[in-house]
Amino acid sequence: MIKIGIVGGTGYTGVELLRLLSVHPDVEVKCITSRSEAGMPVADMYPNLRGHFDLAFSEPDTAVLSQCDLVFFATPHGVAMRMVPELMKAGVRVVDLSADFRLKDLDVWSHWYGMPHETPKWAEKAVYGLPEVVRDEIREAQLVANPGCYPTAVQLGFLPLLEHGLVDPARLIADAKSGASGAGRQGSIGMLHGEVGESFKAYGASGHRHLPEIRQGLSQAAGKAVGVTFVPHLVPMIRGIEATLYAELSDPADFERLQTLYEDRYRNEPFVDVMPFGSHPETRSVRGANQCRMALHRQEQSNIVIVSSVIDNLVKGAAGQAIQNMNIMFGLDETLGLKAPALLP
Ligand SMILES: NC(=O)C1=CN([C@@H]2O[C@H](COP(=O)(O)OP(=O)(O)OC[C@H]3O[C@@H](n4cnc5c(N)ncnc54)[C@H](OP(=O)(O)O)[C@@H]3O)[C@@H](O)[C@H]2O)C=CC1
Ligand SMILES: CC(=O)N[C@@H](CCC(=O)OP(=O)(O)O)C(=O)O
Repeated sequence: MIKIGIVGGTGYTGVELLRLLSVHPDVEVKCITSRSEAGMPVADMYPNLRGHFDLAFSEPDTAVLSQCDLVFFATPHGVAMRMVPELMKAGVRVVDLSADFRLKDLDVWSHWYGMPHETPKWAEKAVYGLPEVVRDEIREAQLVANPGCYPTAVQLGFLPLLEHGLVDPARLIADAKSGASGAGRQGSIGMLHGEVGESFKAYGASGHRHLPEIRQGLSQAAGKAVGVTFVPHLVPMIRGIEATLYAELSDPADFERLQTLYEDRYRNEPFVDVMPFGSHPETRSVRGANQCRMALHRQEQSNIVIVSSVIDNLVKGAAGQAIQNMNIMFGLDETLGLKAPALLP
């Protein structure tokens, strides 16, 4: 059994890790931290976990976490960065769901996260864990930076086009919408039901911290710097991201082979589903599932390829992908604990 620690067990991604790990056959969760709820039995706070976890939340303590084989950080930015060095020294493997180790350019990181990076050595060594791109590196990694939610939906949707050099990489557009759980469980007025319900707005249009992460991943795929316009939106739902992606095909004749190209690219990927050409994937078709579902479109008399890509921000966009990474790191079947389909209706 793999001994697991979770730092930040009371947050939305933390409790999603617990839900998914509760049916994973090869893990034993040893330690779940929360500073505000230390001492409270996990199942008292989250009754859906009654009968699954006989543990109470505890204060984060690196000495205790060092006894685990793998620690997930489901904490705000800046927390993992400070605790990881001690865990690395103890030989513990880490999957960090926050953005602490996602960006390689630490000036860019500091600009977006508003603090200096305290562990540049580990930022350099960390593997950016998008399994569909770097599976082999993840297998060997001690520290995996789990990708952000929007960046997962956007990168998976654009990758085949960029890897094959079929589109103008300077003019990519990602128009993305997220449910409110993307903002976490920390209260804020803007996230009240009365504010989010019956409304729909763009935010971060002049710049969002996921933009440099998307740029980094897509530039790697394209082999050159890409230009991407990314605008997130908040929609009145709880879970889910839909990203509508636009790119201009250099040769319109390539439309003929796009569907096959996408199907071939993701044929062996257990968690990416390319739907028939012209389909409209819905966020509810991935709700609770570790799945990215996408479809391609062409509008009449246009060279623009449109990709619609959906994920559950808390699963393929966070906890599910983190467990997928853990499975890869420990040489397990990548789909262990992650096979359940989405919840409908
Ligand atoms: N929500 C989403 O859809 C996604 C979130 N992420 C990222 O995952 C991380 C967690 O997100 P989410 O679950 O939404 O966040 P929440 O705000 O819901 O939860 C944060 C958790 O971290 C703990 N925590 C807060 N500050 C500290 C600290 N200084 N030291 C130790 N523990 C701390 C909190 O418990 P306590 O304060 O009691 O210790 C709580 O359990 C974030 O970095 C987020 O950006 C990534 C992808 C998607
Ligand atoms: C709706 C909403 O507020 N979404 C969040 C998504 C960011 C997130 O979840 O954080 P990561 O960078 O760790 O992926 C936001 O826009 O900030």
